[in-house]
Amino acid sequence: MTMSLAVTDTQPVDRLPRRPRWRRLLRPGPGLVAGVFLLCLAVATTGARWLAPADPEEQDLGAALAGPSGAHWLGTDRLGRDVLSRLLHGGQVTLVSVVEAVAVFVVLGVTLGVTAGYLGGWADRAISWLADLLLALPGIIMLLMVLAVFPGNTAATMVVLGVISAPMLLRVTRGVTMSVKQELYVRAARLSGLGEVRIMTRHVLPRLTGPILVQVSLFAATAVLVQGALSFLGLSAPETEGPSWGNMIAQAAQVTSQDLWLAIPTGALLTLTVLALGLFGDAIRDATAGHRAPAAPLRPVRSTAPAVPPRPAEGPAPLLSVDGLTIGFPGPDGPVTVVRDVSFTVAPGECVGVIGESGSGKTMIARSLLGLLPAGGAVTAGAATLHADSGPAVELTRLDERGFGRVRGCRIALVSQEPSSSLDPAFRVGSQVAEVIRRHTPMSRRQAAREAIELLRTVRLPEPERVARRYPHELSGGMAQRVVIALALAGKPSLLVADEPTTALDVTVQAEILALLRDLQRRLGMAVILVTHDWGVLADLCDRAVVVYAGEVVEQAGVADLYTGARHPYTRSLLAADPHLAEAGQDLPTIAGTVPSPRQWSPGCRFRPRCGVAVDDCAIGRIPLTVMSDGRVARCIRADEVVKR
Ligand SMILES: Nc1ncnc2c1ncn2[C@@H]1O[C@H](COP(=O)(O)OP(=O)(O)OP(=O)(O)O)[C@@H](O)[C@H]1O
Repeated sequence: MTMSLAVTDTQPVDRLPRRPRWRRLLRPGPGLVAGVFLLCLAVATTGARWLAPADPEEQDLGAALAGPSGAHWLGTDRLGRDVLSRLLHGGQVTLVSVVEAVAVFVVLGVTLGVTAGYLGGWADRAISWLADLLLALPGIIMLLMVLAVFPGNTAATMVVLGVISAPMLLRVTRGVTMSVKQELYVRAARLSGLGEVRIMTRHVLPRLTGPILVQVSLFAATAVLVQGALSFLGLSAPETEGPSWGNMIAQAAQVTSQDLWLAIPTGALLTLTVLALGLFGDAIRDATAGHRAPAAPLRPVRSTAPAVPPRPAEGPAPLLSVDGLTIGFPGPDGPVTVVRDVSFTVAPGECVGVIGESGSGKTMIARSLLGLLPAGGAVTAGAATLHADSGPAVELTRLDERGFGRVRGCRIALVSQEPSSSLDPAFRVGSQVAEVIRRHTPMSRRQAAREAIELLRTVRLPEPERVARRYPHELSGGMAQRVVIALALAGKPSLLVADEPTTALDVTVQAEILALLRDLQRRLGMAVILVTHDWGVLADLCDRAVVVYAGEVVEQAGVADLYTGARHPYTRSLLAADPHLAEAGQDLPTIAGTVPSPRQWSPGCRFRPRCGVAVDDCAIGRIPLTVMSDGRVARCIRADEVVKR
């Protein structure tokens, strides 16, 4: 059993390639052949001056239209010029044209696509409108108009070709940027405090390399054909300016009745070049395939909360005080409140668990503290104040994105339940940790790399030097979660929000991660808010628990007190359904029914439809959170009776 679990943990957390696997291009196959062909072609045409066996303009009328021979490997044209030499020199025209067109295509397509995808809003709308406009222009007519203004000017036609084709690349880069922007690791980078420019250059642009290269190779094939066609028609690169593949085909077409061979070398080379570009594009696409669907969008929102002064807390001065926190989402029939009037405190170094069934509002409470509510979600009332510890008191629900940038990572950090998605697949672990360390503490790269290894050692990763050199897909789930914890610790936060940090891990690894969190919390004196639905995890780590049901706090107490005498029927039912406490051989008790969705919340006690001790009075009015004689807090009118049952 132990062995099989251990094996599970050594499996890569992310089997899907998330960045181009360039080594795949070296695998024997059409892609490799095409790549080698294109490379040879580029070298041969660039070095035509030295490689061509003869002067491309040297005429030998006595040997006109001669077929292949030892002296002329590919024969001669109607003026007795060496076809191979003309092909090599003519290739330069094609190469330069393709480079010009591709340069314009890439500069416009990438700049505008990334800007539109990353900034969104009006920038996206304006750029998309421009792209639609360019796509609506008839390409061939545009090129003919340019040639009418600049007769025979190949460079001008290639620039215009790049401009009118750029929307294709623009749309691809925009789409990929939008997806990458929503990836958890980009949000995690933002949480670690990295700036937008850094996130763009470090995390977004590398992911675009593959899609850009695919588009470039396909567009280059188009540019080869367009340049050849215009030259064939005599509209650009005329024969008087020297050989080009297009004008060579045109000459061959004039003598097909006398010599069919002349069209074959140039035609074949053009065809092979276009084919090779297509195959190479396919190979790059295969090497970059396997990107996962983007995660659901989570956009930080600006709080609309009024500045409600936090209630004075008992005991030591709190590090965090949440007071009357209310969270809502827009709905078709008006705003929907999903969390209502939640209040609790967290003392420095304390671990507070937030527990409840799925859908009770735990994640919304936790994420609102970091400004990470899903799109549309907003704190509609209440406050969450992070008190002076390593900085001035901050009202979290009133911060904008810039304000959160100053708090996230260094004062409050997040460990989420999906470790693999929180790491950028394109960079080695050590470099990701070092980057976040440098963001919070200015130091040299070398020193940050050393600190990163120390941090990896702190989270008990074996052989941290080797782990630092690995990519995220080479890590097991447990190792990835340790790296994510190291990232969260890099800014030395005083409060760590851990949202179901062990849910995605198997049982043995869960225990190790919990032990690590417990150890770090005690050693570093860090406060922790642990979101969980597992009593075992809660008991393992937390001092106190906040029990949440249908968006409301129903009970708050020390963990031991809850185990020995929970006051709210929901807490008791939840404890009774805990598999850790079940007797062997007995059926596990369950709580009948499900957590009602916010639209189904009934007046009075929200747990009433599922409660075994509910009375008529439970349906009347809102049930207040009452402080009982022993100081315990519960939202139940029968709390004192419940505990005696
Ligand atoms: N994007 C959203 N738009 C509208 N309502 C949402 C959105 N996300 C969550 N909710 C609602 O907020 C409520 C609380 O959800 P939340 O995810 O906080 O629950 P949870 O207790 O953390 O559950 P889980 O353990 O499954 O994560 C639920 O009723 C849910 O339907």
